[in-house]
Amino acid sequence: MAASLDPTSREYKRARRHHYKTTKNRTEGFDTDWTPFRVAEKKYKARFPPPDLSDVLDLALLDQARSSEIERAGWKGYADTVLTKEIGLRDAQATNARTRKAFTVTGIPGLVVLPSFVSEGTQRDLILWSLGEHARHPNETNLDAHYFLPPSGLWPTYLHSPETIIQPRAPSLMTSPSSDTSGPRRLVSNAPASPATFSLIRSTPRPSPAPSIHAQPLSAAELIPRLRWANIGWSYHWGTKLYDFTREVQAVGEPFRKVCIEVVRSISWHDVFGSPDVESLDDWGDDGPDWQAWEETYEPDAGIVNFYQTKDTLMGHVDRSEICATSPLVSISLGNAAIFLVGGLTRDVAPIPILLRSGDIIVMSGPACRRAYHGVPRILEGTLPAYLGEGTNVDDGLWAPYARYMDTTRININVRQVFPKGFNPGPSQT
Ligand SMILES: O=C(O)CCC(=O)C(=O)O
Ligand SMILES: [Fe+2]
Repeated sequence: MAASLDPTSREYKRARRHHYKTTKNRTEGFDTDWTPFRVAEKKYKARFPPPDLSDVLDLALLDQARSSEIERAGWKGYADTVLTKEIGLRDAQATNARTRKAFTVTGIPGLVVLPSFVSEGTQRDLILWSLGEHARHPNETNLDAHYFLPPSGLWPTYLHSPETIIQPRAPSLMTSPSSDTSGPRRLVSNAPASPATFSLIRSTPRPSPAPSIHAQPLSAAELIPRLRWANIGWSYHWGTKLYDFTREVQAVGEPFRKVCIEVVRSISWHDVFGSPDVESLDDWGDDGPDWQAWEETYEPDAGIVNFYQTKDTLMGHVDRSEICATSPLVSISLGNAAIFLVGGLTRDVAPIPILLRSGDIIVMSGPACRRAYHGVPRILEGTLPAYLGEGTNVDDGLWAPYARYMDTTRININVRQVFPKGFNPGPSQT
């Protein structure tokens, strides 16, 4: 059982003390102007008491093969908190012994949940790739602005010689040991991208972020837990929440691309968007509903790998920097489980909490979901599946450092399509 769920554990008692200390001076009505989205975020973020998961959709419970993973984790929700519908899924990978399933959620048309879509072996491959191959030059990470990262990559350096000292970019002030180089991903409010605003977007200046003066020289081992994100494909400028089309686009790593294309081609989109009530959704954009063509036109070209330590959260936000406003966003969960909130087009819509476990995929698509508010208020500590932990039967010694890192980590690979297939952004003017 996760220590935070066990009232006799030190962690539980510490969370209780902290809770009493921080809430004793609250005035009545402190939460009256919170939006429904904010209320849900606060609920699942709470360290004490541990959040009640009775409203959390947990589709892994429908799969007998996952019962030991669920029991071991301790945290669980329910499979019937909201109405879901199983939809058709072509099993593109017939060699996969497990029967994959896909579900839509009534109330959020365009959301598809695919529990356990990624096999255990592919989960390991994606973790290896995310850390070893992807989170390094030329793909930008949150640490690049502040540190001279080794060109061979931080993770390979850590594996090879964990004591290597990594120097900060700015001369550091020996003030506090804390640093603002990791912490939450900063979220900026931006206008939705569209073909009409593209040239304006392209000419908006994107100042480079200033290196932190608080960054201290740290060993590779100390820096690894501060890795928070790595860009995929088009370079994303966090300060303006705009893609930087002046920078060369990187290829989407083949292991990510393969899973995304497989998932989009496997889903029976007719089951998602073909019913009369969903078909009448407007706001598909100038070309109207194009889901029938996704099998051919879907081509991921951007995204982000998020690395969450168990205390990290991701505030509610909308991903609207992509020109394609309805094409599928594929989101893969690896490692520790999380509570994912997904609501509507404003924060005033109460979100649906979904428990996402390792290997689960969600797809956000269409006008009601692709630009819906969503966030991750909680990583559920102690939920790493045994097959990703230390001493697994596939462990030939090489997996051990990955297992140790993953013990307190959730990785999310979040892949989007910025441009419609065939759209040529043309030569840059900036
Ligand atoms: O970690 C997740 O599940 C969601 C991440 C996300 O929403 C994002 O990267 O924009
Ligand atoms: Fe997002």
